[in-house]
Amino acid sequence: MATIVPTLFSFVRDTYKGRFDVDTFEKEVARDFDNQEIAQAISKYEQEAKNLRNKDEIRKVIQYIDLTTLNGDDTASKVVALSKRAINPIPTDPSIHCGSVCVYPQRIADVKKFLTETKQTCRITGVAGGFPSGQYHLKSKVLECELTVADGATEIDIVISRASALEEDWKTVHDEVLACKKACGSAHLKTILATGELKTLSNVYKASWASMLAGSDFIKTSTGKESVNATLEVAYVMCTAVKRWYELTGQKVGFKPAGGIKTVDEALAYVALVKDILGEQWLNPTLFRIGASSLLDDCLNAL
Ligand SMILES: O=C[C@H](O)COP(=O)(O)O
Repeated sequence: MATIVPTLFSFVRDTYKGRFDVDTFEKEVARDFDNQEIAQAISKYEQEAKNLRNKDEIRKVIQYIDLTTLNGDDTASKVVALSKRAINPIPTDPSIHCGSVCVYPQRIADVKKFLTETKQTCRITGVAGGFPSGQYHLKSKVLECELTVADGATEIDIVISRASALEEDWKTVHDEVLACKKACGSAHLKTILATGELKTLSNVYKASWASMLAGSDFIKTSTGKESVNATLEVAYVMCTAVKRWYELTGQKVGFKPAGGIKTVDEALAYVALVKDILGEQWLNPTLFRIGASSLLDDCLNAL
């Protein structure tokens, strides 16, 4: 049983008093995780993924995908081709769409122009706020969110400051997310924890809370650029935070595992995990996405 050190969330007492029970919150962020319990749950989810493997579930997986390209050589034609694929991922079934198309800020206008000209709709995700390192001035993170929304992004994926998280400066983590949330206006905010760089499950749990306190619509595991990206272990911890946040506040925050998810079996294990911890009500693209650049290919091969 890992012991988690007392938290540095004292800012919550002043800022959030009256919105929820702060004493319950403080106990919650200092909770323990039992590594053996998590390992047992994960093997159950991997087993359940095999039972879920059927065409209906694979079609659902396709609808959770934020179909992503995040490369230095992305061009207008490449993101337009990706958008076409996100709108109609299964050529024989026009009723199925991916969750969104996800691109760098400079490519948002290309996607928007294509959708406007062809009178089609698709959620547009822009990574912003100093993606992927987060090592930028807050002013530039905020401006990047504003510009990306102005270009047409309907959803913004930002990253937390791992430096602040590792220094246990949860107020800075929270305040930066809050500033980006304001900059996003009506666009949905997904906050990436970059869990592969947070070193402990305790930090993953606290980063989840700091991000949800600041108004994130989703919490997301990884940028896809860390050396360790989405894992079922961090998904377990993050979904536990989402569940407890819902119990404490009545607000539903979405969950997005991302980075390195390439196969149907991997994706279905996350589906099984979300179903177990958060329930069926989370299994729709409003509350569950999978960020992936190559998962769609394996889904199509399995249909
Ligand atoms: O948010 C999405 C990730 O960047 C995609 O990562 P991936 O290329 O490993 O699938």
